[in-house]
Order: sequence, then structure tokens, then C-alpha cells
Amino acid sequence: MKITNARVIVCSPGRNFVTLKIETDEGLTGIGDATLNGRELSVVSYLNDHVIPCLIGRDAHQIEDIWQYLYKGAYWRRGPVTMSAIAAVDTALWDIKAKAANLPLYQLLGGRSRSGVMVYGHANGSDIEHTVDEVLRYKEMGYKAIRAQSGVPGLEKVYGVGRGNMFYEPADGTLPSEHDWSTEKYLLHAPKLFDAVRQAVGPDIHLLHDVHHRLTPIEAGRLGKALEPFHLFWMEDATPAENQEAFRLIRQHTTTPLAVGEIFNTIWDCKDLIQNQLIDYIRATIVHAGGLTHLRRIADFAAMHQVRTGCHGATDLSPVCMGTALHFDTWVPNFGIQEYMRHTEQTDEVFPHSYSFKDGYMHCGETIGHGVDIDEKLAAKYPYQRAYLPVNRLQHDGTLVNW
Ligand SMILES: O=C(O)C(=O)C[C@H](O)[C@H](O)CO
Ligand SMILES: [Mg+2]
Repeated sequence: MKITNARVIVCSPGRNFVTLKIETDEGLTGIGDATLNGRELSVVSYLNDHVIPCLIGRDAHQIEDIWQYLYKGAYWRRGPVTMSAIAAVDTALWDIKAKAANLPLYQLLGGRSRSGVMVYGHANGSDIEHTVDEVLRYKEMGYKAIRAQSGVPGLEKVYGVGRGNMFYEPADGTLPSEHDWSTEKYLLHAPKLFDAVRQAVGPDIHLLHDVHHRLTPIEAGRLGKALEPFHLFWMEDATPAENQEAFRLIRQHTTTPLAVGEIFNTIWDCKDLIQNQLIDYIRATIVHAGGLTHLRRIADFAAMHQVRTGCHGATDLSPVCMGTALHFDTWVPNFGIQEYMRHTEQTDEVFPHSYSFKDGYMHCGETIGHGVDIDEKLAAKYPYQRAYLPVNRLQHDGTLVNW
């Protein structure tokens, strides 16, 4: 089955998405997500100018060979642009292979390992009271696992606090908007938040929190220790992981489980973290980590070290990524949890899909392929809109810090 054409579709139904569509001489087509929030057009160029010309005429069934050809063939390896582009090709090819086999994608991976995929939703509020109300609302909706983020007294804007709806979108400016930051204010506030949330929600709901890279390892150790009485499911991105060894210091100070990896692109970004058992959950997902072919490799390595998966699932990952991740989650033996931030109605209309949510679990559906499509006519009505992620500055002197 030869690849005859491949096209990049850019649209902005509520937010920007980049989608690759691959066509074959047998009439089967597949799609993959290539969205890189705030840097979308770099992947569009990488695909159009450097990847698509290499695909035409290749056998669509040779997924592994095409992956190696794009990864090794570039000579310049790794990085989010390269790996998102490879992921889009890989996802589209798995979609095609599953359609050719007339099977839902998870069947090609090895079949079903669980009845449903436990997901966590995002509850957030301007203060503790508001966040507690939101957590209870998520519990009411059936969620078994809930991430809680709240405004911090004395700080104007912080990561994770939305504008009062279900679709948190941080890329909110045609230039980066500016947030302010104080580690001390945050570290005083976060334990009070989880004390209140745990008391309100009871012992049975899993609670999660995203530190979003803003602490040093020793500060993260202090926070993890302070949160131990509220038995979190995980504390995420406690410190940046460019230096994987940094997590050793956090580990030495706390038993709060650690999750990291939404910005990782290859197994090399988490090799030390996993083999030294410095983390409990690996957050890499399909689009930014080289597609299903590479994510599977990361997951197998993680399984050998009792690290479980917890795929990133923010709104900047398109429904194509979400649908494919749900097939992966349905199969992967060392599954932990899946993040689920709902897309807007406009996004869902442009990307019709077979996945669904019920009682805290998601189901990938039994549609053949990965079960997500794109309505190209509708997509054309939503042209690209430049949108950047924010930056963070220390409140007292304006120093630029991690957001
Ligand atoms: O969903 C999460 O855990 C995030 O941290 C979301 C990220 O800020 C978002 O994907 C950035 O584009
Ligand atoms: Mg995160």
C-alpha cells in the first residue's frame, strides 16, 4: 500500500491544531496530531518542507522503517518540532494499518487490558473555597481522580487557574502574557489548599497537583513532604527535568508520588529518571514523544522499573492525540491514569470521534482505526490565530522564571 499524498491541515476551532492527513493508493487515509502549542507553524514547515517529500511512494505498512528513516535520516535528532512531526506521521500510519486490518487500534497493540481508562479532570478556582467547590463539582460529574489548582493570595495570575469554564487555555495572547510568581507565597498556600480539599472530598477520590516546573528540587522536597498527609495520587513537574538527577533530591525527602514528562520528546529525556526509579508516573504522550511507536518503547522500559503511565491530555493536544492515547491506555500493561481536559464544542465538531466519558472512565470506542476524523470543510472556517503561552516573573524584582 503506497503513500500517494500527505497534507497538513491547520485550523483554530477554539484553539490552534495542526493535523497531518496521509492518503494511500488503496483509498485508505489516516490522520495524526502535530500540534505544538505556541510553536505550531514550525512543525507545519518541518512537515511540508522536510518530511512529506520523503513519504511519497513509501509503503504505508512499514511504520517502524518510516519512523527510523525520519528519526535517523534527519541526522539532527530529538527535540519537540522533529518528534511532533514524526508523531503525526506515525499516528496516521497506525490509523491506516488498523483500518486495513478492519480493527480498532488497541487490538493491533495487543488487545484490551482493562474495561475503561481512568481519567483525571481539572478543578480550579480563584481561592481555596472556590477550588473546593469545583473539586466537589467534578466528583459530582463522576470523576474518580481530580487535579486541584488554585489562585495564590497575593499573586495576580498563576498557572492552572482558568476563566471559569471547563476548557482551560493558557495560550491566551498574540504575545506572551505575564504572570507573577512568589515561591514562598505558593509554598505556604498549597498545603492549606489540599487540607481543605481532602477534608471536603473524603478519602476515596484521587487528588493530583501540577507544580508546573516552578520549584527547585529542595523546594519541591519541602512541598512533597507537606502534602504527604493528604495522600496525593501525584505531584507533577515539581522541578524542571533537564537535569534528570535533580529528582533524586526530591525523592530523598518525600513519599508523595512524582510525575513528570509532558514536555519530553524521547526515551532519552526520561532514561535516568526511570532506571533509577526517581519517578512514579511518566507523562509523555503520543504527539510530543514520537507517536505510538516511540511511546510504546518508553512504556515498556518504564514497566521494567515499576513506573506507570499518565499521558498528558491538556486541550492543546488535539482529539486525534486523545483518541490515539486512549487506545494506548486501553492496552498498556503499566497504565496509571490519563489526563482529560475537555475540548470546546467547536473543537469536537471539527474532530468527530468515537471516544466517550462515563463515570470517571474513558472508552476509546470500537470504531476501526483510532476512531478520530477531521471535518476539513468545517476546519477551513477556523484559520490559524497566533497564540503564545505566558511567561512568569518573580513578583519582587521581575526576574524571568519558569512558568
Ligand atoms: O495539562 C498539564 O498538565 C499542563 O501542564 C498543560 C500545559 O501547560 C500545556 O499543555 C502547555 O501547552
Ligand atoms: Mg502539567
